[in-house]
Amino acid sequence: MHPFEKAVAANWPPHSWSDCTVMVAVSGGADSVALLRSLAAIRESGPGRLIAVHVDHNLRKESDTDAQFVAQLAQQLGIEGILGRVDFELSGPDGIEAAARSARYGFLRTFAMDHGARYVVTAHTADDQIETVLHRILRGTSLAGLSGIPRARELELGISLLRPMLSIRRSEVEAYLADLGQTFRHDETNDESRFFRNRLRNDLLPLLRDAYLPQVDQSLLRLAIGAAECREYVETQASQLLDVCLMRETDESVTLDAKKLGTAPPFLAKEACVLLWKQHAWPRQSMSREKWEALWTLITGDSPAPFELPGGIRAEKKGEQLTLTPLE
Ligand SMILES: Nc1ncnc2c1ncn2[C@@H]1O[C@H](COP(=O)(O)OP(=O)(O)OP(=O)(O)O)[C@@H](O)[C@H]1O
Repeated sequence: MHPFEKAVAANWPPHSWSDCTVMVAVSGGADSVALLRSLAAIRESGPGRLIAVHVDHNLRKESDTDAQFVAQLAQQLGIEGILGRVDFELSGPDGIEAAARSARYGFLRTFAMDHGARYVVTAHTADDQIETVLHRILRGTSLAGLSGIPRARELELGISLLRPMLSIRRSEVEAYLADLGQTFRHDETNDESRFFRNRLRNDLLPLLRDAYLPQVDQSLLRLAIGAAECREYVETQASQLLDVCLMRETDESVTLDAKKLGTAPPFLAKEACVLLWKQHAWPRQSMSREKWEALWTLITGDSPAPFELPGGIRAEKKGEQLTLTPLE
């Protein structure tokens, strides 16, 4: 077994998924091609299936070729391939990248349910983790943001989203594909310096490593792990607080006990609100610090006026009751 496959197998032992349907999200880029190849190599015989899923976002002129590449690769490996195509104009309050991501996870969720998949796996690497954490630090973030990309999360009841390559470096991916002689698709927008994320990957991180902080990658990875541990604890506490404060929850609105929420430690109260936003899939990216502060003032203030939050969420306080109503 190739050392790369050994590393993937150590992160996600094949016997634990040999009788499950596993959907592999394959963009056609190096990372996800390596993930598909390694899972195909290490899978154990059993009733389980591997399915390669590609989502064509229709954003790049090479989109069709990417889809064909993934379909061919799946065929060569004797793996079923599925294509999801975004036929609509991608847009949203959080930008086109976020809209594409949300459409992608929408397809993955639907396909996973349709095919009875137990796992959906993506090819995020340690380098994605390092870039994500640094990007968030520079842009401004929370404890949850500092913990970076989670290794696992529930996509839907009974369907887990896993990242078995999160501890593996991109250089290991490249070496593996070179050893296999396996080609992959190159996303040219990754090289363009106009996107801050790309400048961080291509300019800032190399500068930090070479000139000042050779250990920057390990420091950021350790920070993510430590923050994830703290976050787990805080989320449990926040979830308990939300349960205690929840007065009414219908399809139309959510009412919370503003007094209980307002007398909890502010940090925890805010985490409880974030959790509520997550549970209702209300847009969080456009909830800036000022918006959270405004919500906090409404929760703790004496006679604040109702107002609208991003995503058309009306926040109104009557007496000790805070009611959040999505208007759309
Ligand atoms: N078009 C696609 N079709 C299927 N899977 C994809 C596609 N694009 C990305 N993925 C999956 O998502 C992983 C991460 O890709 P990328 O880093 O480009 O996305 P991201 O938007 O930054 O991540 P995330 O979706 O978690 O926020 C890839 O390794 C791959 O597994």
